[in-house]
Amino acid sequence: MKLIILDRDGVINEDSDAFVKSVAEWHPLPGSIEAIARLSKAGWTVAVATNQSGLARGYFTAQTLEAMHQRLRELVAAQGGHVDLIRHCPHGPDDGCDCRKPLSGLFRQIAEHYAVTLDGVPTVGDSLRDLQAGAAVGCQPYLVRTGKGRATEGKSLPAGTRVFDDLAAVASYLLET
Ligand SMILES: O=P(O)(O)OC[C@@H](O)[C@H]1O[C@@H](OP(=O)(O)O)[C@@H](O)[C@@H](O)[C@@H]1O
Ligand SMILES: [Mg+2]
Ligand SMILES: [Zn+2]
Repeated sequence: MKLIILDRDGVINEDSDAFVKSVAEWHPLPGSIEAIARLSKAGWTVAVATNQSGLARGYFTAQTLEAMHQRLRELVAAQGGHVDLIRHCPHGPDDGCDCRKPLSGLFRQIAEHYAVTLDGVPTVGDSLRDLQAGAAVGCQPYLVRTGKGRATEGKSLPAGTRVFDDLAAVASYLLET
C-alpha cells in the first residue's frame, strides 16, 4: 500500500506557540488540503500522527480536538480526498508515555492498524521530533519549511531527510515519481 504519515500542526494547518485550541484557530496551510486530496485520489492512504499535549495541559477537550479533525476530514472530502486515520498523543511531556514524538508509539499504532512495516514510508513533519519518530521506525523523513520547519532545517536532521517548502511540494514530488 502507498501509505504516508503526516504531522498535523505546521504541516496541514498553521501552528501556534499558543497551541491550536479550537476549530476557529485551526487554519489549513495554503495548498495542504488539496495536497492531501491529490495524494488520496492517486491511491495513497493518508494517516496523521500528532502530538496534542494541549489535552494534558487543559487547553482544549477531546471533543474540541475531534471537531478540528472532523473539519479536516470535511475539507479534504470536499476536494474528493480522504484522511484515513488520525492518531494523537494526548499526553504531556512528563507523563512518560511511549507515543509522544520523538518517541515512535503513534507510528507503531499506525503500522499495527494497517498490518504493515513502515520501511520507506514517507512521513512529513515540521519539527525535528516528527522526523526522528518516523525515522526510528524506518520511515523516509520529509521536512517542510512551514510551521516550525524553517527553524528545524538548521538542526541535525535524520540521515536522508528530504526538504520541501510545504506539503503541496511533497505531494507533487511523490506524485511525479
Ligand atoms: O506538530 P504536531 O505534533 O501535530 O502538534 C504540535 C502541537 O501539539 C503543539 O506542540 C507543542 O509542543 P509541546 O507539546 O509543548 O512540546 C508546541 O510546539 C505547540 O506550538 C504546538 O502547537
Ligand atoms: Mg508540527
Ligand atoms: Zn502519549
